[in-house]
Amino acid sequence: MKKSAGYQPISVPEARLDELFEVVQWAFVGEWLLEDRQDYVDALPVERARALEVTDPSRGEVGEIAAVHASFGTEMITPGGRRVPTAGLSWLSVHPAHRRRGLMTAMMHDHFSRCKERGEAVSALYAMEAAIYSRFGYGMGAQTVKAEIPRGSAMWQVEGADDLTVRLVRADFDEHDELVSGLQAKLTRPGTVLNPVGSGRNARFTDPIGNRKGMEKWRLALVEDQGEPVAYAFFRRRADSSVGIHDGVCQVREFGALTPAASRKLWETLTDFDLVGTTYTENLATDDPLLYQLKDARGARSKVIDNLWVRVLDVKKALESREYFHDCDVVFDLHDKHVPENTGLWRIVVTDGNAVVTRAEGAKPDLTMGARHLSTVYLGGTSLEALTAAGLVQEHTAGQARELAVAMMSPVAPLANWDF
Ligand SMILES: CC(=O)SCCNC(=O)CCNC(=O)[C@H](O)C(C)(C)COP(=O)(O)OP(=O)(O)OC[C@H]1O[C@@H](n2cnc3c(N)ncnc32)[C@H](O)[C@@H]1OP(=O)(O)O
Repeated sequence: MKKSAGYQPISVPEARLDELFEVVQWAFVGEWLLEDRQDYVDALPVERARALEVTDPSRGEVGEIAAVHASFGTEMITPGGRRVPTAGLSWLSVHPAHRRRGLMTAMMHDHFSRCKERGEAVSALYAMEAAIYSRFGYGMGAQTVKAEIPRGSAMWQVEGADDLTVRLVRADFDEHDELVSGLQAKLTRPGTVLNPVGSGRNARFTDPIGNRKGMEKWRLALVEDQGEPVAYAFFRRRADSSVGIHDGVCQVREFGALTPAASRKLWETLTDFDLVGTTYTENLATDDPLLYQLKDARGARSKVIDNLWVRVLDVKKALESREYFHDCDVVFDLHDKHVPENTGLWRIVVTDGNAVVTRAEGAKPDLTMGARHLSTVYLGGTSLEALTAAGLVQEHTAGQARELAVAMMSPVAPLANWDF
């Protein structure tokens, strides 16, 4: 008998959203406030909410929802500023009474096959626990710097920054969605997961009281160049004091800047609020301009953790939807347990930045790798040669791991600036 027998996949109708929310609260260990319900509805891509329902009484009450997930239908920026149709997987929850019965595995397969039907070549997610997703072919596609920046940290001058102006406003979906989405859509950093269309679109504006922990409601810093928006950041502050010294904090969530001067102006503002001693953020790329604009980067106490987990679902479409930075001709043997149609020999020929990817049955492979390794290097933040040096990718033709590594490495570090 299949491990996950006794459950059936369903789409969750709006009338059953509270059952979905109940499972999420059980799984994520939290009790939501009643007045926050609308925020959670607004943050959910309702038409893509899926669940597993009990069908066998030995598993639980027949008809009850045991596990849920949802995904945002969107596009992700790839190296070279191109785009690939992507599903942003989220809300993945298994009720603790039903865990370790293969329900997540069943939902992953449900997610993958529906993505393929919709033409989404890549799935991406933020992991609550980093050890879970490699087994399903996800690789750590981007890393982020978490930093705590002391108030008034000195920064290098950047030409034009002093000519820019800043507006500080309360974040409001109706008023600012178009402006923020428009700015985000102009970002070219690989890994940027664009704001989705449809329900869930206002997820970045939701602000449950239960999550505030004494912080303000979300505010927006908007940097403008003669009235034209050139940078944005969601932020909120909390006043605090110890031994009579004011040491409040400022949290910066999603942000984006179109120019070096806009970045300089944005961070100068965010790190100099009265009564705020520290500004912290989790969404800095490992090469974010701020890290070079600060005169003392070490002073921004930081650590690097995983940001976006990426899963290539359609090898040809995904690989042909990005730019490359070196010509090469490489055959690789791919193993993919969870999307078996990807398994086999592939040839990638890169000319002038563009790849042509074809099946190569019968050819002699230069490299052998798993789906998670291809997914790890997809956004260009990790070198294929590093995975070869680690013994994870096997090289059969000397030098071919380097050829493909140089072609795939992105000159700009990947990052998803929006935590979905
Ligand atoms: C993208 C997002 O939404 S991130 C949020 C993910 N959700 C959470 O963290 C909420 C709390 N946790 C849960 O809801 C569940 O425990 C889940 C979703 C993590 C796992 O669900 P389950 O139905 O128990 O997983 P399932 O039985 O399919 O296990 C699949 C495999 O993953 C492993 N696994 C499951 N959970 C974990 C974990 N927390 N850490 C490491 N391995 C894990 C299992 O051991 C199993 O391994 P195997 O294939 O080698 O046998």
